[in-house]
Amino acid sequence: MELATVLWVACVPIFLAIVSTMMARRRPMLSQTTKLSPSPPPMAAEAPLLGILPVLLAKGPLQVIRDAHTEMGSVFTVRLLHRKVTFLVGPDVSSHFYQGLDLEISQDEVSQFTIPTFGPGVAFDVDFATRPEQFRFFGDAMKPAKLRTYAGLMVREVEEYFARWGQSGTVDLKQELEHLVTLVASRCLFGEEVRAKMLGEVATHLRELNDGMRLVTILFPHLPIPAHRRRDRARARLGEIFSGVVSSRKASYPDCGPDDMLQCLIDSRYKDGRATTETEVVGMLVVSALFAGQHTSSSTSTWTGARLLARANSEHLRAAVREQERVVARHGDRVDYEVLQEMDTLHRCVKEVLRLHPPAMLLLRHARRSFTVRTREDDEYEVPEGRTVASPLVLHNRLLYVYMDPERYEPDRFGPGRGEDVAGGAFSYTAFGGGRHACVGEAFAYMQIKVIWTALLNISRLRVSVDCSAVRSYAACRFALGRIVPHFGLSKPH
Ligand code: HEM
Repeated sequence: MELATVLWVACVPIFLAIVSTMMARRRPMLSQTTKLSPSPPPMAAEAPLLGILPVLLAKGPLQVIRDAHTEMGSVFTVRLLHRKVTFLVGPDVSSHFYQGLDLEISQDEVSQFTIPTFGPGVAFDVDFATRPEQFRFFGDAMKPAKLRTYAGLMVREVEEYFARWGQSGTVDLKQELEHLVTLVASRCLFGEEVRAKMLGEVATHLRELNDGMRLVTILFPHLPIPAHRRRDRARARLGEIFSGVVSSRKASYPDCGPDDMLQCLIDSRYKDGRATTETEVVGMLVVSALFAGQHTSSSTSTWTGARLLARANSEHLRAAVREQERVVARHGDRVDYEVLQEMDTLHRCVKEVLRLHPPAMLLLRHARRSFTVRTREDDEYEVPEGRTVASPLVLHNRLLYVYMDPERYEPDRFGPGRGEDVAGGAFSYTAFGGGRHACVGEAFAYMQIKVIWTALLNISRLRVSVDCSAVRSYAACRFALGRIVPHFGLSKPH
């Protein structure tokens, strides 16, 4: 997902396909050229795509990718059908990927397939000059003054939701949090109009949009398959719903509307003074709803539970609960923007989840000009013009030379006196991207997840028990997000 980081979900299959090609190689075919003229990145040998699938399923994709990296080093190229993809792993070789000018290394060529999902007039359907302005509108809608308002809306939504849980029972955490994240995002983004009347329908169509991102979508975004047809119908219907909302909002509040993201987007102005059009506002609502209300925040919320409630991490759960107790002692039941900012322990617990389970597992760019990278081992490679370039976050955030015991869930690694991500230098932690296209919704996402877990940790003080075997298999099965779920059992205090 560039914005294409929506790729995240979509990129799972493409990533698997790429990696399967990689793993079939035997030895890296390093170029014989001298260091004077940088050679192209080593190229993986070709292999039938399905050949590796059994190994992939047996070992798990992360291990397979890690093996490929161990074998080939931090810069390597693989072929996917007609396309060569160069992988850059680690901060040393990633600065151009994240910092380079759009004219030199761009998201456009690798993100066109998102246009049917996001719709016209937004993201990769607009030019280089317009897009950053539109992303600035998101940024403006995420400034602290706005976040203060959203915090109140989020807390209300979350409290109402958990009040419906009752005192005891078992819940499907993944399903519950998916639903809750959509409710929270909707309340902050769309306002009462959507929430009150058609939330169920909007949530269904957003899911259909998300599901319409397949491997085949990246190569053939308009192929007439059922998932694409559902996507197109969903996008058309969302367009109608949101257009209605935008026009009625404009009619009802000609001067000053409610304090939500919809109003921010309506009020936004381009540098030349032009107002946003209805089509653009609708497109931006779809983009923000997909970012804020779907996979990224809901998978992170669920992973936070899976990690914190695993027996091996009970000390971190205790630390997070103790922090809640301190916060309650200081502020009573008040949970707002300022109070949430004080929850450093919970923040680090979520940040560590994102390091280990980044929803955006792979970011892509297109090299419009060739560029050179130098590895930690002092090898230099020239990535040629025209090449697709990938930053696999799924590896990048687990490097042994940046993170101590990187496979361990260890939120304190970001704490005072350690700061491993800072010590590792720029682009050591990239769950939210970095540099020129860093995520503009990071603060919103943290707030959303912290509001949810603040409520759950406080319920948890009643007593939470978790089926750890379910959590373990969930944790082991990153790619089966849709199928394996941990279950909570909430029971009354003794
Ligand atoms: C846990 C939640 C989230 C994660 C892990 C996440 C991750 C990312 C990443 C990795 C990128 C960089 C993409 C690239 O370089 O190609 C990105 C960009 C972006 N994100 Fe997020 N994101 C999250 C939530 C949000 C939310 C809530 C919003 C807004 C409502 C948002 C809006 C954006 C936008 C507009 C960009 C594009 C920025 C640009 O290209 O200049 N994200 N996000």
